[in-house]
Amino acid sequence: MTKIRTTPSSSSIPRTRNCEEKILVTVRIRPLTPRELANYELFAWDCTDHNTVASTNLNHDRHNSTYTFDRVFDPYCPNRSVYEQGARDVALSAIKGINATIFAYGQTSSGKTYTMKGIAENCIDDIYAHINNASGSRFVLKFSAIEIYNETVVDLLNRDSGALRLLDDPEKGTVVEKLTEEVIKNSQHLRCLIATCEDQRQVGETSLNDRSSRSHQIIRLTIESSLHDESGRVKSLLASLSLVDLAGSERAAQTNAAGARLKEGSHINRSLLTLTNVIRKLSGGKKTGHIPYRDSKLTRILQSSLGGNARTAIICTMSPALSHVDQSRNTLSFATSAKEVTNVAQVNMVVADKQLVKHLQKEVSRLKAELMSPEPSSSECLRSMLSKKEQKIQQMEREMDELKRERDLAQSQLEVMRKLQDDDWPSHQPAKRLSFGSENVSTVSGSERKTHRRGRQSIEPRMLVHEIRKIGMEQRRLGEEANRTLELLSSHTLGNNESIVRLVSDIKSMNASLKDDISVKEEGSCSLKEEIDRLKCEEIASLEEKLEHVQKSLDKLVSGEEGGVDSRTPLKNKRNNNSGTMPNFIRSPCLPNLHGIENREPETHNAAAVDTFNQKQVTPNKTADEDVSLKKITPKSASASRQPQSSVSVKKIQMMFKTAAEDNIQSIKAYVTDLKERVAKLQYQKQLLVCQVLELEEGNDENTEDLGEQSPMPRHLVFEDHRKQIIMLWHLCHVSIIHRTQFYTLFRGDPADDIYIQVELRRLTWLEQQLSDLGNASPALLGDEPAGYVTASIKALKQEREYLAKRVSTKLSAEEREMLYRRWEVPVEGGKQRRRLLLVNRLWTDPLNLSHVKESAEIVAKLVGFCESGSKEMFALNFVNPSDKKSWMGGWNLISNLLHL
Ligand SMILES: Nc1ncnc2c1ncn2[C@@H]1O[C@H](COP(=O)(O)OP(=O)(O)OP(=O)(O)O)[C@@H](O)[C@H]1O
Repeated sequence: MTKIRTTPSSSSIPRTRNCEEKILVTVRIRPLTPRELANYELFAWDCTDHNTVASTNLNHDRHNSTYTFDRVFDPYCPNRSVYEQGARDVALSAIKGINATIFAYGQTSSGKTYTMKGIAENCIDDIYAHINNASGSRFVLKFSAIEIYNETVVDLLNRDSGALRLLDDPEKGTVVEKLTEEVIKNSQHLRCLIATCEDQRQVGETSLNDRSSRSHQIIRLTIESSLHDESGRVKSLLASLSLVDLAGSERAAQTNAAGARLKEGSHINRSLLTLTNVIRKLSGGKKTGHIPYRDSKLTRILQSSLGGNARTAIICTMSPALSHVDQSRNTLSFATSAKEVTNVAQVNMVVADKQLVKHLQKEVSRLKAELMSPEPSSSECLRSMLSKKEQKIQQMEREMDELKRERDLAQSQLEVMRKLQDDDWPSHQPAKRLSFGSENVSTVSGSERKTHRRGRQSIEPRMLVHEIRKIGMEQRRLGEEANRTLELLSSHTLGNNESIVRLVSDIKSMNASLKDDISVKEEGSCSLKEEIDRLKCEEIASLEEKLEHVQKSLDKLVSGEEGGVDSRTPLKNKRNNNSGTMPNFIRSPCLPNLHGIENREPETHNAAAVDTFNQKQVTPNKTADEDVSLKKITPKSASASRQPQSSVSVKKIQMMFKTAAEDNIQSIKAYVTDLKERVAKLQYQKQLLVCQVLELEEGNDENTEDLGEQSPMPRHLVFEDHRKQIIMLWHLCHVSIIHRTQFYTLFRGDPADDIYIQVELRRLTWLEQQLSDLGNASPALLGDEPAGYVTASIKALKQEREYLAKRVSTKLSAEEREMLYRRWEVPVEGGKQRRRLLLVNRLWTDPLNLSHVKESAEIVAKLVGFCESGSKEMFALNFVNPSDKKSWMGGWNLISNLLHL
């Protein structure tokens, strides 16, 4: 078996580009045969030159009478010349690896066999001459021969094989199955084989030819040449030379054929007709259309020679006799068509399987060797690259871990933002966390606070100056009062009830003197900045410290450490015992003083203490004068009381003294508490003022900035926006839920509410910022203050919830309670008290849920008995004209009053 690879070949005959070339077509006119001469046949054709044949026009033929071909051989041209000029070049192509086909076409008795014998003879001579001259090359010639007789393929070397089948080989094209192929030993051997085939061929006698070939004969000479190329490799070429002697077309009338001859003639004519059709189609330049190769075995076998991979030479033979002029004209017509047929001949390179396998094995071995033993430098390079890759992978893994962490963090922040957006919360930035706190998670950002300051009302600086002055006066007055109280405490020896009574009396008179008009005098024009600076200079912290000192002195006095009241007095069992504790009142929810706490439990039993000293003395059943009349139980009066009632035991008298002393001491304590509360109020109001001053200042700055902004948001949207911020800030700052409820209920978006909203938002923002700053500061610098403050605020809030829980049973009906328990999913287990506390603990815990906020406010309002008709002034300064004598202090007391319900 061989593998055939084809490459372009070269040839001496005319070629078109891409190795295409036309079929070489020559015409040979034989001489008149003796029979024709006997019949006085005339020459109908004349060779005008080497390429042209022309009709002598003896019959006044109107047809074209001149034909041009590659070569025209006259009747006197010998076979050698015909071979040399019409076949040699093509025939010898086979030695160069190019398929070659030479066949003779013409009517019966036109000289085809005569011509092909001459071609074969000359080819053998030339081929062997070439072989003999080609030293260093090795040639293998094989011979096979068939005939197609009546459309049957017959092996001329083995006629016994019978009819042979034609097979289609993908590489070789159409092949004859089981065809005998004999290796040619030498030229003589070849001649013998040709002679044998000639003997085997079907020949019959016709009226035109005594030895008429009744079949198409194809002698195939396969030439395999092996030679060494420049690189020393063996190059093998394989080609075939086909010598085809066709049967001659004939007319039955002319040949007088009958019987077998007629049948033969019919097959011959049919196959020749197919050949003619193929040539005509190919001559039209159409190779892509249907070419009827398969219409005859002749054309199937010659397919590669007709427009395929072969060089082809056709020698058309013709009789010169005038009697065959029509047949000759047909031959010329065929020849004319044939010369237009183009073949694409290629050199067939042959690589033997063994050679190919050997070559591939060698290549595989070389590659294996390279793989098994790479160069040391390459190995080191690979290891280095591998190490770098591993390091890179590790680094990328670390980066991926870091990115994952960042992604998770961003995702959590995104979730918070989404929730904010879902609830229509106006935050556009990640929430800032407080570093401490239990209920809250996030707060609003500074930019939001700035953004939503729109719509605030401008505050008249003149009003602020007035309020600052009033605060300053109040602050100074409280300071004086505290000083005088301390003086009294230090000057009196509270060892007996009389001293206490005297102290109370002195305090009363002092208080009465200070109760004079505290209206602010207009002190002429003064700038807001100067007023603020002055207010800041008057440190309220020192006033608080002073009051704390009063409180401690009084506590010591009560406890008898300074020889005061009988130490055995069981004051600690009294319900109003506040010794050692902060005053029991709800301080401002925005106290900037971080020494204090945000909320205090509004216990009912503290109500009396929360009442101011003066208020405590004023009861519905007493006049103002009676108000200040203390229980003056002196020894004298006691003795007098004993005289009419001698039966009264000493024990009872002692009890009366003790009770009077306790009451008076409680009055003093209440007074001090009142002082402290007033200081707290002062602090609150002072802070409010500072906030509003800042608001005013920033407002002036932002007015310029706002010029470039878009039109402000609708007022109601601004209100909703601010209220959401306030709700969140309440949550973050652990503001009293009672305060939240009051504020939420009172301020519903009226235009007049804007100032309250602004003030509340401002002070809460400030407070939240303080908490945040403290939370971010180093604990070493702050000590326990931040944690202590937050803890106290949370604790106070917890106490407030406990207080409200107690009111659940009294302020709500059983049905309302059950409905709320179901609504707020309070479990049945745990008892009534626990359920109440659980309910309250769930109020005001979700600042982002506005329906939750609304319902929480409704429940708390019901628990504390708050209604919407409450005064709004308690939450901020009453900005009235200085001429307006209405005191803004009244609003403050409402907070306490509400808690006294
Ligand atoms: N060029 C020639 N010179 C001299 N004699 C020739 C020439 N050509 C042919 N002949 C003679 O003409 C006769 C017929 O030739 P040939 O048998 O070769 O014709 P053919 O075409 O093969 O006929 P068929 O088709 O019937 O086999 C033969 O006797 C042959 O010797």
